Amino acid sequence: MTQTLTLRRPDDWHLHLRDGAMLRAVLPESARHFARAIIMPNLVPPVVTSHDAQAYRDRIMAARPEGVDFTPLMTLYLTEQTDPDDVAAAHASGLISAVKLYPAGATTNSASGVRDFDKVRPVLEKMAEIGLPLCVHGEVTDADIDIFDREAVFIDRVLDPVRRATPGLRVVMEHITTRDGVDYVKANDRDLAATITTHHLVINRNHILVGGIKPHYYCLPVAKREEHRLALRAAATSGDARFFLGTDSAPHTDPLKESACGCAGCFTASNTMSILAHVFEEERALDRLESFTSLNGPAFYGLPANDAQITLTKGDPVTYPDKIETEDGPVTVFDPGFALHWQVS
Ligand SMILES: NC(=O)N[C@@H](CC(=O)O)C(=O)O
Ligand SMILES: [Zn+2]
Ligand SMILES: [Zn+2]
Repeated sequence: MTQTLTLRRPDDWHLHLRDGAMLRAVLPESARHFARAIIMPNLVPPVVTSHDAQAYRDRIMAARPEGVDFTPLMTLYLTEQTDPDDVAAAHASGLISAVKLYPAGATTNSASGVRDFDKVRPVLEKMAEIGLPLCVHGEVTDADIDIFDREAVFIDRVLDPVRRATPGLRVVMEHITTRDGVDYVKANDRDLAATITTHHLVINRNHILVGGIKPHYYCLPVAKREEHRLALRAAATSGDARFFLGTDSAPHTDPLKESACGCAGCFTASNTMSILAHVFEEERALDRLESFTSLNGPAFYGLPANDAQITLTKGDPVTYPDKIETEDGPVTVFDPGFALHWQVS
């Protein structure tokens, strides 16, 4: 008997769609399965003002293939110059769903991010007042902090002090990669949640480095030790409403990845649902996949879950392209390293 699994249509609470030719190429990969996505604002130049967000939203809508039902949920890139009133107006009009905090220098296109947290205090206070979530790339950038410790140190030195200083601020810790991140979320019962990526449920740091360097497994925050991957799997499959899917699908062309100084990011939009079904089945948690992909995220963001459904069917190995072609060059699809048997029908 074929095994099937029907879920409410999933959403992606952390997605990079980029712009131009790349946007046109990758958007269909997400829209095929996902109804909505929180769109990251780290373009060059970044999406800083409500005016920028409106224009970017228009470009995304124009890039949607005919007949595709996909809603981009826009974000603003927090800078030390961000105007609290512009943020409040963008929220009030329904244009934005969150503001994104990049510590300056932490990741791809984060140079305009925050260095001095005192400078963004008025924006954060306004956001707490109006209930607008802050999505956080949680890594310190200090040269003396080991890259594998940067998430844990960020929680202690930045995130916890900022949250204490701004009561009521709603925070999503994006793409957590450590047990420390899981534990910090679990220790707080209000105003805090975390997204978990597909790839961090699959790879640990050995996958990047053992047997030769694998540039397509390099992303930020970098994958950690196996114990951390297991903590992420336990959190994602627990059903705990504070954890939900944010793929962080982040396309870079192959020449930019397979380079002496390769870009950070894994492109998982195409096969995420098949991989997640595999992971949840391994964890004997298929009955909790819907919470992770389709229920917990909307609940945190105060949105209804999608009415539409998708069905996954288990069968022969699923085939999917190794790469998608774009006018900018090929983009390699994340290879989980095992055969996938769950297919979205
Ligand atoms: N995750 C990544 O490795 N890269 C992201 C940026 C980010 O989400 O930090 C990108 O924009 O390429
Ligand atoms: Zn990030
Ligand atoms: Zn990202």
